[in-house]
Amino acid sequence: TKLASIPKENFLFGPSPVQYLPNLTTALGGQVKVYAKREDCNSGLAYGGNKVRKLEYLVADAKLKGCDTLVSVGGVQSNHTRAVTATAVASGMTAVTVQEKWVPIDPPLYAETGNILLSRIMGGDVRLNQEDFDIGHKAATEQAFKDVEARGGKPYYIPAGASDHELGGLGFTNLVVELAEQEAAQGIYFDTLVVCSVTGSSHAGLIVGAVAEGKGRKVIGIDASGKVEATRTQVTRIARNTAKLLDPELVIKDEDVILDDRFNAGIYGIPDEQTIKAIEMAARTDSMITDPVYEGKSMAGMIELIKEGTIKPGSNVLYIHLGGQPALNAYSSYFPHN
Ligand SMILES: Cc1ncc(COP(=O)(O)O)c(CNC2(C(=O)O)CC2)c1O
Repeated sequence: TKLASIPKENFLFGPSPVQYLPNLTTALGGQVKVYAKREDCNSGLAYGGNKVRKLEYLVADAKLKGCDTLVSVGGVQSNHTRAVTATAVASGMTAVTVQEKWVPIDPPLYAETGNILLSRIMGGDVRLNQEDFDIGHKAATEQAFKDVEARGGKPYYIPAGASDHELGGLGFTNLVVELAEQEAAQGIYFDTLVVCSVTGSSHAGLIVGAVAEGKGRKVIGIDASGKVEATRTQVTRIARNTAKLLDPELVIKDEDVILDDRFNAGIYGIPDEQTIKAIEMAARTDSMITDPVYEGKSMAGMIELIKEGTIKPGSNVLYIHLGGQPALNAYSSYFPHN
């Protein structure tokens, strides 16, 4: 397919694991078989995650354009900017990351631990500011881009989450191709995928992959942006752009974009009781660790979708685990203990 002809780096260990979760399956009644696609274990680059898979395409493009510095943006505890720094360093490039006040909280050591600590350890040029959350293009990255040019560097701009970029959806379209090969080898089929959605290109890529394979595979996005209509618009735009790039015949319908906003705790970056309970459930069944900003919210969504029967008995559901655990260290105060 056209996808195989698009330049891509090799940042992953290989296909990420498809893991059965027997204890969570039982805890949720045993009628739905629950598995996880472990993108949190997909790469040796600074704890991997969904952004490393996306960046395989963007870093290849940056290299083809002769760039030597990746410029991007995220919140203080952004997994994305950590992954940008990691893939830059591993590729012999440098990274400038603008880290903004996307989450209006200041728990102990919030800007000293977790993802931002990792970026600093990797030698990233980490620049904090007080701008607030938005999944779109942020002004401060323009200044960072100009600074790189001024020092004779060749910057490559990557938007939040590597999402609103022409290549942003390819990583997760490729994941569906990879998954189909794993399903064939294991003799199983996942009728439903559950994925966290914020800047939207993980979700969008899965939609394109599912529509392209034409088996009716359902992709359910769980919003964690707290701005669900902005995320829905961005997911839809990225999905249609990605489809057009790969196969102009491919049509993404509005109903292919399923985005559930019941589990975002009403705000990006802050967990609520439901989020914490979901994190504890996954951790106390199959020792699978999720985070309070992203995966804890999609885990809460999957649990409820199974409990309420939206994901029907007899289904095989695949939880797309996108990473995020390093940020837990900045959120320890949300897990009180005696
Ligand atoms: C662990 C984890 N899980 C899910 C998501 C949502 O993915 P999308 O941005 O592709 O919708 C992120 C994103 N994180 C952003 C970041 O800056 O880290 C882009 C928001 C994530 O890091």
